[in-house]
Amino acid sequence: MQQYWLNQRQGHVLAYVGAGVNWHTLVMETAARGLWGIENLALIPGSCGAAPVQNIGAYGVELADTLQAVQVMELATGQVKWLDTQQCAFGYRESIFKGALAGRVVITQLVLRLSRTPAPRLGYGDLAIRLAGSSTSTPSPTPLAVAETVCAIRREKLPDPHKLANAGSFFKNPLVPDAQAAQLLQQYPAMPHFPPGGQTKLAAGWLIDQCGLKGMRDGAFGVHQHQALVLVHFGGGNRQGLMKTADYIADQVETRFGMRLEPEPRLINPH
Ligand SMILES: NC(=O)C1=CN([C@@H]2O[C@H](COP(=O)(O)OP(=O)(O)OC[C@H]3O[C@@H](n4cnc5c(N)ncnc54)[C@H](OP(=O)(O)O)[C@@H]3O)[C@@H](O)[C@H]2O)C=CC1
Ligand SMILES: C=C(O[C@H]1[C@H](O)[C@@H](CO)O[C@H](OP(=O)(O)OP(=O)(O)OC[C@H]2O[C@@H](n3ccc(=O)[nH]c3=O)[C@H](O)[C@@H]2O)[C@@H]1NC(C)=O)C(=O)O
Repeated sequence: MQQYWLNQRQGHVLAYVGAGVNWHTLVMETAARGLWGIENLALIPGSCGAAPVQNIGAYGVELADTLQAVQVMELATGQVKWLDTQQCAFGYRESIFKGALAGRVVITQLVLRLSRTPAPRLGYGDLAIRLAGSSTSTPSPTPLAVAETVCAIRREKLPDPHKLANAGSFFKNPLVPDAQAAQLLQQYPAMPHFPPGGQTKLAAGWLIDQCGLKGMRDGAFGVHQHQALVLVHFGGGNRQGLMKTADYIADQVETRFGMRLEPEPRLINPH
């Protein structure tokens, strides 16, 4: 399951990807072939089989945007099935694999719909700033240039899990009612927020940062010095220690901003 192959169709390319393929390798190799679709998702750790579990996302793009189907094997019966994206029930860092199918299936293959037609998605904060300068000299960057820019941004902000243990963002960005966001914006006009539509997404990293917690250390655990949404593990300690640090952060944010941050990773026996 560590292989993938490409099937050229008119106007698009289907990638059949074994679950054991490394996600970042797939991104860089397809981008290098000039294929658009997953370039914004460069440098996300883990395997392709893990990618649908939480519908990986970054820089304005989610896996669900290009995913066409997921092949699974039912653990109880050994039966192999295909699920389309609707059946996967994707949401923000959510899917059926975290819900009704958790522990019941193994993902064996993905089908991604990629394209040779330029389709850069450069609107997200950091990416827009980096690539804005190049837009006059290079009207449309290549998918490889986008992927490399994403890698550069991530390397600056996010700790390398091989050097400093972490699970990426520890909390999800909270969704709050538009009215609550509007009230907070009166008090904090510079607060990052993402389009209303009943619910407004706020930036948990900003909220934690505002509480003065960026770079804090609590024994074996801490808040990353360049990205407050990432908890880091310096070694030693235990599960209770991690949850004590996480609860302290969530308490501080709740006291100041009136909302509870929810963890993004799946927690096994958290307390
Ligand atoms: N922006 C983002 O969205 C980011 C996302 N991440 C995610 O964090 C994770 C990093 O963890 P890491 O341990 O290195 O990654 P792995 O690829 O080893 O797997 C992570 C988890 O996904 C589940 N999983 C993996 N493969 C399959 C499969 N074939 N079928 C069903 N479930 C599977 C497993 O859950 P179990 O065995 O417990 O059932 C596994 O523990 C990745 O899943 C990555 O996608 C990380 C950083 C950023
Ligand atoms: C790393 C992950 O995904 C990341 C993904 O890489 C990035 C880029 O798209 O956007 C999310 O982080 P994020 O919301 O913190 O993204 P950033 O663009 O870094 O920050 C958002 C806003 O908060 C501000 N911010 C962030 C961190 C911080 O310490 N201080 C701060 O002020 C930033 O300046 C920006 O205005 C994802 N996290 C979640 C939970 O949605 C992950 O899920 O593990």
